[in-house]
Amino acid sequence: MTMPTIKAVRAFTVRGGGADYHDQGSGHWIDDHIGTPMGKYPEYRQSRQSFGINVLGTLVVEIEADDGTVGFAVTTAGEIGAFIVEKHLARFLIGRKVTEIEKIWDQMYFATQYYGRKGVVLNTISGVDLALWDLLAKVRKEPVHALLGGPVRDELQFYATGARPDLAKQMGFIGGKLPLHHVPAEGEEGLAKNIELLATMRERTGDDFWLMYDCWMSLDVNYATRLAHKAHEYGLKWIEECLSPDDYWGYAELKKNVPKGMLVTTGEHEATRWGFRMLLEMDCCDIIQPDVGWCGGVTELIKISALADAHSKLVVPHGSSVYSYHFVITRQNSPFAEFLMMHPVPDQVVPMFTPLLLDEPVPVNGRMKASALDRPGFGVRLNPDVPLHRPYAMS
Ligand SMILES: C[C@H](O)[C@H](O)CC(=O)C(=O)O
Ligand SMILES: [Mg+2]
Repeated sequence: MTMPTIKAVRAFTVRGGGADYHDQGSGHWIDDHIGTPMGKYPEYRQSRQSFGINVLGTLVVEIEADDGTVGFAVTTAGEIGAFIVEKHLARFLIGRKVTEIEKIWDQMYFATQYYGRKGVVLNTISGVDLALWDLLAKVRKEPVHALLGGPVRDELQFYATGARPDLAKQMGFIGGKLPLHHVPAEGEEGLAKNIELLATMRERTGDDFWLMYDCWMSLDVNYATRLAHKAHEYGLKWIEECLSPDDYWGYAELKKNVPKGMLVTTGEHEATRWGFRMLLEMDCCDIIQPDVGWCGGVTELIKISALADAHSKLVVPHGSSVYSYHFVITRQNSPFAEFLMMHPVPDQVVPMFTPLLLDEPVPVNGRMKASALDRPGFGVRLNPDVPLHRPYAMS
């Protein structure tokens, strides 16, 4: 089979939801006094948008082959990402065969290493990589999961992240991950409120439902240890992303400090095999949570996942909708998946990247059949009603 070559690369930005899922309107649970590293400043405590959690917006990368096939992907990188794609990365794609994914990744990573390595540059590389997988799979008329070795199970099982684990239980999810609301700067009163909310949810959900706390980098080792011990009484399954992603030493200490049976999870703001190597070799956690739209894309997640498997660790990717689902369904060490509840309340299931994508599958009764992922590529389309902006069109 002669493979087509890449003839065009386009990068667009989008505001309001989409891959930048923190870019929501007012009154959304995801922006309601959630603990963050900026919570030490009272003026940035009530709303994450107040310190700029949504400044980036969504980046859409489109890659067109000379046979007319178009692959695309979305991630969180906005206008900065669009600049990097059009002014820098496009040169490593134009004229290349659609199969050259590994080489293109290597060139994108090492060409940006002097200003990249993590953060928005890796988000952007991830977006390009996912668009390449979408393109290759569409050229081959197969779903991405088939290119990754095929499903290892018939369906995905999900836990839900959101403000209402009690409602998530009624919707059929296996667990509910709450955002932690109060940070160490809010003292003993804040700690008590954090425990009270967990106790309320435990009472509403009963004992056989997983409850987790997402701490979004807002704690220190001492507070996280105290929270973990108090939360143990209410059966907290795991405590997530308590510390700065750079504090590998703190995570290693925390993992030793938590009560026996409680899991420590982290990694959604970590990137590349080298970053995850630190988490794994320093025994920082029980589950790693790479975001496939941020950690380097599918090409890098394959390596991160193999490394984790060799350390007997689970990989439960952060959010990222279809980009996660196509991966998780193919890996034994990814036994379940996250579903981020993007409904503002959240009392119903809506697609995670709503309103940006069409055909985005959602869990039904907390589950998704492998057959829901059987369309070519990642199986989604851009919603033509969502306006795209192309700030750095290549001349
Ligand atoms: C709820 C968390 O603060 C964050 O918005 C999402 C996240 O970290 C997760 O889904 O995990
Ligand atoms: Mg998280």
